[in-house]
Amino acid sequence: MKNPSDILRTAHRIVIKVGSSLVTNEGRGLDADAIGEWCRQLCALVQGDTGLKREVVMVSSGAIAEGMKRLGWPQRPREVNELQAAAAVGQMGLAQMYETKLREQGMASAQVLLTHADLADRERYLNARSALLTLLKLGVVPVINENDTVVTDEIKVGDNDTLGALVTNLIEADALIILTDQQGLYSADPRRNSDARFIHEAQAGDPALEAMAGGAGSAIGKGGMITKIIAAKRAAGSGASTVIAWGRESDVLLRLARGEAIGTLLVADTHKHQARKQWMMDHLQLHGSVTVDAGAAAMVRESGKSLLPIGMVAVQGEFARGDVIAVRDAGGSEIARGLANYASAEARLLCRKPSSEFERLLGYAAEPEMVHRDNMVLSHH
Ligand SMILES: Nc1ncnc2c1ncn2[C@@H]1O[C@H](COP(=O)(O)OP(=O)(O)O)[C@@H](O)[C@H]1O
Ligand SMILES: N[C@@H](CCC(=O)OP(=O)(O)O)C(=O)O
Repeated sequence: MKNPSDILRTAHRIVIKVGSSLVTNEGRGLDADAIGEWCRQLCALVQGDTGLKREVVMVSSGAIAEGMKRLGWPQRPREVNELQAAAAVGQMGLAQMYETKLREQGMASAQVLLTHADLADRERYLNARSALLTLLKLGVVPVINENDTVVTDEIKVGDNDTLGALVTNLIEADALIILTDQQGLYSADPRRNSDARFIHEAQAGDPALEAMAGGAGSAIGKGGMITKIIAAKRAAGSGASTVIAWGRESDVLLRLARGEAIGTLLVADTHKHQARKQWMMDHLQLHGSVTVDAGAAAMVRESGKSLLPIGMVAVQGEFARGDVIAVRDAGGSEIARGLANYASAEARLLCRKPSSEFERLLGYAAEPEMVHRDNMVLSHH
């Protein structure tokens, strides 16, 4: 395991996420100075001023908050179409500001707006990945946000802490830096508990952290600390450690990259999922699932076996061959997820059946497994 101070010092590829309240000065309007500061530091990181040349991706919130300001709306709208409109208006300003500030540093930037659907479909996921990696190779800084204008609540990633983690996994970054309006994680929300203790370092995914984290601190922010903690756990799946730090700390990015211990470091353990398995873990919504009996659950969970239809007792939802589905035990808990070899309608026919009957039931001879082991990843709780 790496020495904690080496994690950021040696990180080649870094995703930096900045929250709405920082970007828009608590909703007062785009903070040109703050954005300029991050862009200056980011340029130094790319140029190698901190010891090695880094590849940097920005994930920036603020479209809705800035859109509200530009439209003269004092309250965050509740209607989806109004949120979509605000995001469309605000995103123009956001992109323009990053473009201007990065150009002042002599750097090219690119706007990339992603949706959950882009990341859930394997082909679109790989497309997004190759586009981002190409931009990095060209020395361009991608500035990413969720494409809030074309999504509704049901099909959203929803917050940019999560999006930052998904992007970290997508491009297999070494570290995720989440800049926010607090110094880092405290043992309780410091806005509500004046005696909250600062957490300097912890293991990403430690369940104790989730109990410490509360919701958003202001009406501007979306996720609060809990989404940051879960983001760190997600990013750890691809081996990336996360730092949560105060965005207005002077030279925050440069100091972190030099190995200074500022903010809260959430260390990823050494175990790294294979990229395709991480993609499955990162599906926020699934089309369906299969419920299995205790024998099949044990085979999948403990014996490292594929899931065979004979162990399936029920099929939920509608899915196609190749979709990512969950495997659930009799109590409904997800024990694994993986790629379905059969669409839901066929899977329903195959429940409790041995493979010798598949040809008769389906009209063709097909795979003996419902989910092959190579296409499966165990879910951890
Ligand atoms: N344990 C905690 N430690 C630090 N901040 C916390 C904690 N629990 C809740 N918070 C709140 O989370 C807020 C940051 O999240 P959020 O408002 O969503 O900001 P951002 O826009 O940067 O994502 C802080 O201002 C703080 O009030
Ligand atoms: N995509 C949204 C950001 C939502 C969000 O997660 O905000 P935050 O919690 O401030 O990072 C926007 O640009 O307004």
